[in-house]
Amino acid sequence: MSLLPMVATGASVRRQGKVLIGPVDLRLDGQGVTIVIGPNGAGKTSLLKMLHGIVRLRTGSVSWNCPVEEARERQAFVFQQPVMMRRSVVDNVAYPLRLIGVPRRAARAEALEWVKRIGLEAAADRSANVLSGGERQKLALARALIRKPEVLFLDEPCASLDGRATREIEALLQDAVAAGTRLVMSTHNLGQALRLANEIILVARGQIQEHRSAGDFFAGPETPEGRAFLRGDIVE
Ligand SMILES: Nc1ncnc2c1ncn2[C@@H]1O[C@H](COP(=O)(O)OP(=O)(O)OP(=O)(O)O)[C@@H](O)[C@H]1O
Repeated sequence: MSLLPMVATGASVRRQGKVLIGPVDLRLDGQGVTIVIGPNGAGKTSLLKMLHGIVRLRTGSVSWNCPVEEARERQAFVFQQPVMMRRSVVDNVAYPLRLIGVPRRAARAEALEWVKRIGLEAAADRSANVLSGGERQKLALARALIRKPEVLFLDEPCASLDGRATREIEALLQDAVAAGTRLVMSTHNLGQALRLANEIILVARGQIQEHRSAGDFFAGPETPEGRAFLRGDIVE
């Protein structure tokens, strides 16, 4: 049974008396890439974490087409600043498989395939802590994809990466989409949104302001924030 649709109903997250995001009513279905845009502090990260189920809801619900514990197993999250474990590159990538009981040798063999795919073969047995920012992001992505998640959340995976690293990450993401993974990803990068998005969610002031197909959004955003983003202006 498919993990989707995901339905959020009146879902909100609050911290220290402040609503970080919500109330959100949102349905996520189908295939492809949902890009979440919006200014700093708008609530993009909070939205992704809320949908993934790693922050406590103040109100409402987020439900999947299966029990919530199972839903958690079938999705993954790549953080803006991924944490590297004090292990080798290949062991970092193998870790999610070890967690579900895949024997060491088999997990390592599969992880090595991913390490090759992300171009880190020469660094496979080096400590993951010495990797560059772009290499860390690729490792984090491989570590998320190795269990073939049906839905993958990514929080600005290309922030502060150069063009080449961004292109490599986007190629991995496009392969994942072709293999059937549904992506929900935040970005500040207009070009990236144009290249990847099937639909756009615009967040501002802790609320979803627009949720439309990429075609409709890029043809004419309905909000001042959407228009500013499209002009390449600074959005506040
Ligand atoms: N644990 C917390 N306690 C209190 N406030 C928080 C907490 N986490 C986030 N916030 C605040 O909630 C707001 C939304 O934060 P969030 O990280 O979701 O925004 P964002 O759109 O992802 O921003 P950015 O583009 O800068 O990453 C911000 O004002 C942030 O300071």
